[in-house]
Amino acid sequence: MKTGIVVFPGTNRERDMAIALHGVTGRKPEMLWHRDTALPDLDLIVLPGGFSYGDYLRCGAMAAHSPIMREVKAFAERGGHILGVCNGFQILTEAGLLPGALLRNGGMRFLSQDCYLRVETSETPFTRHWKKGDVFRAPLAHGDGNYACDAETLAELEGEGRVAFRYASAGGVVDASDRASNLNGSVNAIAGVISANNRICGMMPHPEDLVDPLMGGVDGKPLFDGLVEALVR
Ligand SMILES: NC(=O)CC[C@H](N)C(=O)O
Repeated sequence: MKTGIVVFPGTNRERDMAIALHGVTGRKPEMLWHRDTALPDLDLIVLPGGFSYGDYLRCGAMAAHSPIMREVKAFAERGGHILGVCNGFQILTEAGLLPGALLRNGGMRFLSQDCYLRVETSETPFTRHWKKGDVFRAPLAHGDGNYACDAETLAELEGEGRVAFRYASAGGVVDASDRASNLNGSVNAIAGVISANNRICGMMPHPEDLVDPLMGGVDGKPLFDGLVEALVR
């Protein structure tokens, strides 16, 4: 499986992502620079976390208009698979590749802590190694992770099973009004969503940071194992 990771000025999680992808695929990901105007042959593009362009204007707003994103959009139009984590999720919404927006966290503070996610569907290449209802731990580190969208979009996402992950308690209880579990105040406690064609996933927490016992756990590994199973040619 050939993977590529997009690096913008201010991206800071590309190495964590590269370690995770190298570990599951056995081959080094290609690092793609924001100014690149062509893509190599790839099965998966990852937009990693960080502070692209210093979060100027809005998180992800400038990155969404960088040269590489024209290629990423063309890749998406060809049916390519894309994963956006944290700033990557913000960039995907700013680029119009996923619906909704990531607003300032409900409590107005930058959050850096573990959270628990409940898997809402196993019918995607990103979640197929989990069962619906599984709960896993993931680190989270962001200032703007409060997922929001209009009522029509929300009904569509919920109705089409396109909510991938929700913030939950360690025991798996989802309560959007409970700030102890829905840390950033996201609508319906949404932590990750999937595109209509099931090939683009954006999520705020970082599964790439729990893929080896040496990291303190392997809770995030099923996401990468599922992608390998789905995408290996
Ligand atoms: N870890 C990240 O990708 C952070 C994303 C963004 N800079 C924010 O603070 O919301």
